[in-house]
Amino acid sequence: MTATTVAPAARPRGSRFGPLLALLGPHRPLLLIATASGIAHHLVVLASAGVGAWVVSSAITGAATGATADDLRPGLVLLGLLLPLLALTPWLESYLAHVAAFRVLADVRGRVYAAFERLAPGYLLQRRSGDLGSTAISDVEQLELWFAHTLSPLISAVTVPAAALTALGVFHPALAAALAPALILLALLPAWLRRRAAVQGARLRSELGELNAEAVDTLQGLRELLTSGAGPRQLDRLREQDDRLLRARLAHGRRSGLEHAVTNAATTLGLLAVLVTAALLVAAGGLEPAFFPVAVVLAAATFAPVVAVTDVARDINLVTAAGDRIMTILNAPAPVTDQVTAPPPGPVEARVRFEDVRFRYAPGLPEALGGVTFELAPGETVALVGRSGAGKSTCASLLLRMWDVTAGAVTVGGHDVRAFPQEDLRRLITLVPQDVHLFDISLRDNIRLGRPDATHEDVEAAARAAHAHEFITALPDGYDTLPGELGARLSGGQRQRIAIARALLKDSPILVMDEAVSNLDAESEQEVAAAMAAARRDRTTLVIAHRLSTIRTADRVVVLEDGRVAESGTHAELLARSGPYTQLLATQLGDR
Ligand SMILES: Nc1ncnc2c1ncn2[C@@H]1O[C@H](COP(=O)(O)OP(=O)(O)OP(=O)(O)O)[C@@H](O)[C@H]1O
Repeated sequence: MTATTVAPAARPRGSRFGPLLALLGPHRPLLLIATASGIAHHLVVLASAGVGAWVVSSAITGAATGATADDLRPGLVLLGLLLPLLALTPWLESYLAHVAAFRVLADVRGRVYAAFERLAPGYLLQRRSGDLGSTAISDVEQLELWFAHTLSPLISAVTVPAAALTALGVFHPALAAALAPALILLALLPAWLRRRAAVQGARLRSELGELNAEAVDTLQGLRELLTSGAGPRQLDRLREQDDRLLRARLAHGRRSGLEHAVTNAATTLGLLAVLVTAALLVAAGGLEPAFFPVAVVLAAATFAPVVAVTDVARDINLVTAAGDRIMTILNAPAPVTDQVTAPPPGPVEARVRFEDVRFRYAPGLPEALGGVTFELAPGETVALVGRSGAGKSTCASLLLRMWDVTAGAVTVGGHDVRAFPQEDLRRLITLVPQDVHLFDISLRDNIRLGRPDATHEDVEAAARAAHAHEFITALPDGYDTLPGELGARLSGGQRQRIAIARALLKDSPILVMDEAVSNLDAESEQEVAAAMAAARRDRTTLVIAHRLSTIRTADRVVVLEDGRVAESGTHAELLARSGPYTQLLATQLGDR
């Protein structure tokens, strides 16, 4: 199906930073200490600049005012005390903010992965995997800017100017009044550009996600691109996406440049205003000459945290956009949720029943299943057959509870599948999918995916039963072989046998097998068939069958047509009826 990119959810007004702060969780105290260190650092800078300026100007004007070395001593001692703090406070701020940020990042990434599992597959099917990967990695990484470089400076940028304004006001209220307009302009600037910045940030992050999705698509489809000659066209698509990203970046850069220019102008004008006011006050006798440099230094130090924060705040739109994309995933409702906390008591019989099951994938879409009823007795193998789109995979997904039925019920051992916590249900049922995914971990670990505590002997026994042991031991690294991304180093038949070994090792009483449609060579087909036969033994098995050999060996065949059961019975019974099954055999299955 076509994957679409889901636009970030609209952010309610006023909640710009709320969701980001909520991500802090238990790391809040650490960041609070970092912030306190940051504020302390700026106050120490202010104090040492002020005291330093006072000492220097007192020394220069000493001859005129009669100040002695003794008069300067307290200032020098204070400077000596402030010096270690000047080094310690910024180090503490940076170190603690980074520790907190990286811990938050790891937590958030964990929550995003957990959300992927919770949302699979109903929600995730609508999204491109490259775009989702982009959220899990680079959107989360973007948050570092907020937690390590913005939050603490932002608070300093509010508290420090307030302290400096108060100090200037103590020297003379006119000094504070001269500085205030520039500070107000700097404070309002991000708010003025906020809407534009938010749109740009969302666009930039989403274009980046799309580029990632295109790149992953290209890499995964390289073989198809090469053999179909569509490589240059895909390259054009990549370039077009790159251009879109470039345009988004340029728009971001223009706005960010404007903010930078206004910040510089406001800082310079603010300083000039204090300089002129202080000079006029000294000339009029309203300010002692020794305090003139102190006032100017204080004004300059006031701007330092503001300029520091506006430097990072220019990119804050990227952080909030990344935060929105993360929140969209974290807050997305799961397609199925646990309705109970414990499974039904007692042993569960491996009997599966579809009872007048109706299902549509989304409101407004036609019914994929329109009242399906059939049963699998314990230990029985039922082959589900039908044309493409008849509803076979939908039946399997509903049994595995990847979605919930719209009406009717799927039961296991007489209990509705919703009467089991998902984890318990997944212990009872194992899926051997058509497209087997092998992780790039050793084949041994791939086989014991569903039972991580299995010994090597268990793994080997399962591999033998799945007719996989021989080809695995023929590989140079045997069970330690890394199969390569997407299992590319193994043939389709070999991958299927690994999946069957996985299922055998997990040893659940119910099996759902989606037989591969792709053509295997005769030898591989035989091996896979033998492995499937071993897996089905003593298990209730629903097999989405495409091969006549599989169908023939099933205990019963259920024929689906347009989301309904057209007929069911043994292969021989159905053949004798010359009904839909016979037609299907002639048109679809005859060549396999
Ligand atoms: N995720 C989905 N969202 C919307 N509709 C879907 C989705 N998956 C399947 N469908 C639709 O539901 C119907 C049944 O599809 P299903 O995949 O169950 O058929 P199938 O018999 O398994 O086909 P095939 O043999 O081609 O896999 C089809 O009309 C299909 O287009």
